[in-house]
Amino acid sequence: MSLKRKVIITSAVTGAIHTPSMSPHLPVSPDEIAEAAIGAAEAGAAVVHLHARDPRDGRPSQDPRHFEPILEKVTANSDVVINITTGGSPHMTVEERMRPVAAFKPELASLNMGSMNFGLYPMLERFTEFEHEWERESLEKSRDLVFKNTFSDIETILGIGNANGTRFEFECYDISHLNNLAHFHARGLARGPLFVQSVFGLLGGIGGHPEDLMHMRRTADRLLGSDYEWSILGAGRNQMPLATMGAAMGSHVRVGLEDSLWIGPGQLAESNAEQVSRARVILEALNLEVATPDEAREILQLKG
Ligand SMILES: C[C@H](N)CC(=O)CC(=O)O
Ligand SMILES: [Zn+2]
Repeated sequence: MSLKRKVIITSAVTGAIHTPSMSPHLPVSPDEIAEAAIGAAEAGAAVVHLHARDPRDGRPSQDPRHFEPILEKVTANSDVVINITTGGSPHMTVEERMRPVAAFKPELASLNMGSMNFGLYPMLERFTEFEHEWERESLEKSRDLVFKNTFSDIETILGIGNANGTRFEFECYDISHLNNLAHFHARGLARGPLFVQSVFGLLGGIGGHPEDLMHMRRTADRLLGSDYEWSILGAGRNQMPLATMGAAMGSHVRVGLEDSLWIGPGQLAESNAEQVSRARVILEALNLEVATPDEAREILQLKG
């Protein structure tokens, strides 16, 4: 019996924020997304967070037909825990965003704990060449973009999950989101242990400074007591520094090309597995142990 704490590594392999022209390593086709998820699992990820894309031009899609080939290939080749997005892309309606979770009843699904401005346009300073016009548009439109998840939207998504035995990765981009989570927890709609994914450094949410991380932790402890498993998601350059700080304080970690395209300053990550391996080196250097998918199922009390 190891004395080392088990840390769940989540790999978010493609997302809906980054677009194909930003990195040749961003998985786009169903096959690339499935291969990336399997590679991330082999490198040590216990959970893969999945979005799908339209194979014709790589734009984000919540169409269950675009998820099916991904899920088939991943489940045929790995026992990794599958976490399907309900966030989709901020440009989608709530109805659109809920379709794959209702269709596939996964063990785990993401759930954004509130509405927020979603500032992607600063990426236009870094990325100027796009193969598809929709890529530039999706960034420019984010000046006026609100990601909508009202209390009734959240209640609806919780209802779908609770009916299917799907548990949630509660995405908290700010302190108010922790308060919203505590509200649904108190009502028994969000059931513990709560898997809290605190998101740092995305314009519209909390920053990526260590003080922000400390503030999130203190507030989560005060509002949720011990009935939660804490995980850290640092966007962009915050990814590895905040994962390291969080892990040293008791958290799980999330990496992946959805959250950051980089492995170092100006150096694009060549795969999701590369980021998982980097996180693994950091965790093992901290005398922590990477959890297996089944250990993650136990820690998060998933339906398996
Ligand atoms: C910052 C991440 N894009 C959070 C996320 O993964 C949201 C979701 O898919 O529901
Ligand atoms: Zn996502």
